[in-house]
Amino acid sequence: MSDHHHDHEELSKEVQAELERLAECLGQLQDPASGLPLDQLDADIEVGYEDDTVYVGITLGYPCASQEVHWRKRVTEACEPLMKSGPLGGHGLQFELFSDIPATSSANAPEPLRGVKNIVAVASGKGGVGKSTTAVNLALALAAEGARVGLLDADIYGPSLPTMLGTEGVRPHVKEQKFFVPVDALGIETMSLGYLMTEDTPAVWRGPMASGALNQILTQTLWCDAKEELDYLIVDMPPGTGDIQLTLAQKTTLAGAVIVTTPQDLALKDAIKGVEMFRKVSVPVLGIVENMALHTCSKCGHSEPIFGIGGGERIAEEYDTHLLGELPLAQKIRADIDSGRPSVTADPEGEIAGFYREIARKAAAQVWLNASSDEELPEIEIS
Ligand SMILES: Nc1ncnc2c1ncn2[C@@H]1O[C@H](COP(=O)(O)OP(=O)(O)OP(=O)(O)O)[C@@H](O)[C@H]1O
Repeated sequence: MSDHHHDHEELSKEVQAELERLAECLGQLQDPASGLPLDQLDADIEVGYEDDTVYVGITLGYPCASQEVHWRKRVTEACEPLMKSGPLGGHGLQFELFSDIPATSSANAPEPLRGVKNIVAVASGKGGVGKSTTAVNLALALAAEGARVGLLDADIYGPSLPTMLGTEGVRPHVKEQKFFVPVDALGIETMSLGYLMTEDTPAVWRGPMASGALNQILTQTLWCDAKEELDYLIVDMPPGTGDIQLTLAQKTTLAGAVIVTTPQDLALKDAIKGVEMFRKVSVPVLGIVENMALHTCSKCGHSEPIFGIGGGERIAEEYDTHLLGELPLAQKIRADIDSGRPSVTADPEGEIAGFYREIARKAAAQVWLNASSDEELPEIEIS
């Protein structure tokens, strides 16, 4: 990355000073996923100069492949005043956006989880709010933004991942007679109890049995080999806030939790329970996703908030967390996921994929913020 590092001694003092001013301007650019300026983040800004060209590299701590064009435009605008005239006047500008995803520490994690940088739970207080649909699209969106992603279907009562990813009937390979090899689907590594169930498996598990089975597939799946780490493992949690959910949150080092809710009052109350449960076990709540927020009529295009307005935002504010995004109640979201090609894969450049990708970047930015605040706590200056 530091190809463009060059001998500063060879640069004139004027050029050097100008490059420093340029870096300062860039530090004030706001990162859209976290809402913070770059100089308040653990972002890397590199500015170099060679052969009449200014090189700018920005490194963010979340996957952001689709954002390079957008950042290039903003970087160009920010640099423009300094490159119109003066020592850099009329020179060229080259820009690159990088991402370097940090790991949330998990030194005492079971062996196969050690190469997983961040485990993120997707939870809901109540069933049927679209938690699995969100988890699957979120995992695919993180991958589309450039991350290596795994997805664990921990919904033991009704594992729906195989249907949603078109992997029904697939059986994972077993390695060394003790590890499951995750199933590669649509570019992500996946594991589900659905892959292991047979017709004889009881449809309703008893509590202890269910959490035992869950713990087993979590810790006995070979999430990554020695060479390549997983940036994120998304866990589609069982609905509710009972014992299983709590056990899972306590047994693993979760980087954070995303809470899915619908705007209905009841679902919102349950979402609050979810937020509180994670807080109790010191798992950071990355934010709330409001699903089925608006209904768009497929005939006339008119949008209506059939379940009410602004609930997710209200909860986010009240509970000091973020509203990561809102998804419309859309026939296409259901049809895509039912056919085994979720919207992020079925129509990667479409509006719905765009919503999920933005949610993914925002959630990942929160993971980054938490990871860097852990590291640098003593260095924080309060002024
Ligand atoms: N935004 C949406 N628009 C339209 N349909 C949706 C949307 N989100 C989810 N659905 C549909 O709603 C149904 C329930 O979704 P899903 O299975 O993701 O919910 P869940 O909360 O995981 O449920 P469970 O509690 O059973 O695990 C599915 O048929 C899904 O396709």
